Amino acid sequence: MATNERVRRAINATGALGIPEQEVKPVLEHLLRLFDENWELIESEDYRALIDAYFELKEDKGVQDKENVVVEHGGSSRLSKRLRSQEPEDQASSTKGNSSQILSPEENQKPMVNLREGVTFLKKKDSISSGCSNSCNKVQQQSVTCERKRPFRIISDITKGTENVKISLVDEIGHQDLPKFTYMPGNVIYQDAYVHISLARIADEHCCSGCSGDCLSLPIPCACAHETGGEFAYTPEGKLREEFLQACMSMKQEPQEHHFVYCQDCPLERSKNEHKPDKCNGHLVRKFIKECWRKCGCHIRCGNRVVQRGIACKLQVFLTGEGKGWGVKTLQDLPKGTFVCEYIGEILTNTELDERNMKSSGRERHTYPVTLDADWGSERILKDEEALCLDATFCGNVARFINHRCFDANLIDIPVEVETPDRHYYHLALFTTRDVRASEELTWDYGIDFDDHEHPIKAFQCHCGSAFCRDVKQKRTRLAMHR
Ligand SMILES: C[S@@+](CC[C@H](N)C(=O)[O-])C[C@H]1O[C@@H](n2cnc3c(N)ncnc32)[C@H](O)[C@@H]1O
Repeated sequence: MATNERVRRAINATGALGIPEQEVKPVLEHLLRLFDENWELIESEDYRALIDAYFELKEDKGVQDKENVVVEHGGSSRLSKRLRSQEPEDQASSTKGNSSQILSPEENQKPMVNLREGVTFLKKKDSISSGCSNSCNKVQQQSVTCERKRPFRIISDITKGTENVKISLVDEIGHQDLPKFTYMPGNVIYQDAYVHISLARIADEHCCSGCSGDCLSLPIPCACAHETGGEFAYTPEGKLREEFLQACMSMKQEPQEHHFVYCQDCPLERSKNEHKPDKCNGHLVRKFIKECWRKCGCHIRCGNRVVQRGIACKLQVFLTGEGKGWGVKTLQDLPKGTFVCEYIGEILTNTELDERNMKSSGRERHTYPVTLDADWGSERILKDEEALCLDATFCGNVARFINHRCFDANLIDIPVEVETPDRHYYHLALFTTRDVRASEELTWDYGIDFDDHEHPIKAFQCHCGSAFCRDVKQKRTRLAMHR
């Protein structure tokens, strides 16, 4: 393969982890010199040596910046000096500290990158080419700082190639076990859920079989825009239309009494107490997006097919270090109204979810169910197999890592019909509520009442940091009442 092509591939691979091209290039040049232009060493294990070297230097630079030490970039062997500063026992203990937390059997085999192992690997080569000194003091005299023992773990793609884009996971803090779950790009029925998807159910007025190409370019919107008041939910740029987004946001942030429906026999209450269920607390009736679907005549790239085409933006799972566990950040700027991802999980009936909850130890810190109740008001009584939820505890996608923020979250969840007009089951898509800058954490309002300990997402101590935090507000109110 030509060198230029190899450089481009290395930049693309590290770019998927959010590493800027201009920062990785000098590291790549340095490694090439160190490895006598042996590309195989650089390319092996998904560019592990390059990624490790980059983060080593970055971390090192952070420490040196703090200590006001000026170090040349590139040129002389700054990297190899630093590598020589590692004590053998340092490697051993760090490697041990990072050992074998699993995402899944496949993940454990390859994409896991362990910084310390990477250093060991580099050091072998370094010691052959330039001789090795283990003296920390000596290295300090050369203005190179001795390293803090800080693990740094990366999974280059938690989706295992199942999404259009790679989604990396990084842990710069190093005190959390890696998540154990199976990555799934689409919802899957667990067992009893009744999800009826059939072409026969899609009436002519529910699709646009006469269309071709892009429905958004039609002078008069087709039947698929009826659901959203005769106008498509999306703009030709693939973003949510401003008015539609605003309407969804105000319904969620400031719901009026008439936005709620009350079941005659609420499945949530029934599952809590079958014989004497409490009165329904109400469910917010939500606005739906209806995308073009299989019976429609348009192209897969039709502008009214956004959610069904899957994730298109660069995302990263990271350890928040703010008492929230893992979170998700964007690695690119996202304009307002951008589709980010769906909330994916196993489709469960509420009874199945209750059974799961009863079986669980109750000590799980994080919980992952979402009730699909956006249309529960349209029928008087829902059968058990029709009252559904998504549970991403064991199987899910990147959305299972998105944390909650009260009121002013930068994402909103919107129900989407993608393949059936039957609204017991729908897709839950997350869109940006404002322009979001690269590296911002993505959050959505789970809509939980922090005093409701029966809520499917177990109430937690909220660390969202919002000025409108409902948990903080409720605690203040309780405190005031006790005074
Ligand atoms: C859907 S998961 C989000 C991912 C989770 N942080 C993780 O590490 O897997 C929901 C759980 O994350 C935690 N969480 C989410 N938002 C939070 C917040 N604002 N403050 C504290 N914990 C939060 C809670 O434990 C909650 O049950």
